[in-house]
Amino acid sequence: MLQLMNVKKFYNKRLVLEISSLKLGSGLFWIKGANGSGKTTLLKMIAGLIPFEGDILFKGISLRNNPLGYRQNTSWAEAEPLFPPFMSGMDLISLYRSIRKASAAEVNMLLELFNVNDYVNNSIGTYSAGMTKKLSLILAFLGNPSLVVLDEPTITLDPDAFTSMCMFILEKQKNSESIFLMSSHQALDSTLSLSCKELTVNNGNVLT
Ligand SMILES: Nc1ncnc2c1ncn2[C@@H]1O[C@H](COP(=O)(O)OP(=O)(O)OP(=O)(O)O)[C@@H](O)[C@H]1O
Repeated sequence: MLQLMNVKKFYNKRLVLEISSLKLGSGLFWIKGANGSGKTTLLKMIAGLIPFEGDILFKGISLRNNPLGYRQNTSWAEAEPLFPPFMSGMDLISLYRSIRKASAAEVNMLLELFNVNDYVNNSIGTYSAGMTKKLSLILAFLGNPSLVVLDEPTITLDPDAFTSMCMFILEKQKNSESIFLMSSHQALDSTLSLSCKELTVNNGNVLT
């Protein structure tokens, strides 16, 4: 379970989010909301990337009291990912693989699934936006993290990559205790959207 308790987020003294209590069980969550409503801010707090008041717990582990333990379960993919252009995709995958203790078989499965074998050894500076996005999703999925936070995962993906992402998420979700949080302005694949619970960020709060 993911639990937000008395969470407040200010930017330069401006209160952007105030969530007194939110509890999410395992499953897929589709976060909606108008531009500027606070979706990215919410996801970055849950991913442990930005400071805030209050606390967030995942499987009982407090982000405030045990930030390392919390982040060991958590992965994050940026809406518009930026990686060092001089590294190759495989350099980053190898780095993440060693940190997350992922197997070679899992790496190969993800490379195949997202069809990146042709360019994964090239430097990231040569990648298109969609190629970079696919790399960011592979990195987010590597090592079976149980809290996966994806900001706008669908943008710049071609239809095949979009289907691969949906297949992966649906497969992982079966018999799993994991939580996938995704923000999107776009319609999701119908199978995926049927499996998603919708959350709306509005007026600084999250409506379930
Ligand atoms: N680093 C920052 N400094 C100051 N204000 C910020 C910062 N990041 C976001 N904001 C403000 O916080 C509010 C929420 O922004 P956020 O990016 O979370 O919205 P969003 O729902 O993800 O928007 P979009 O759909 O356009 O991506 C906006 O009013 C924005 O101007």
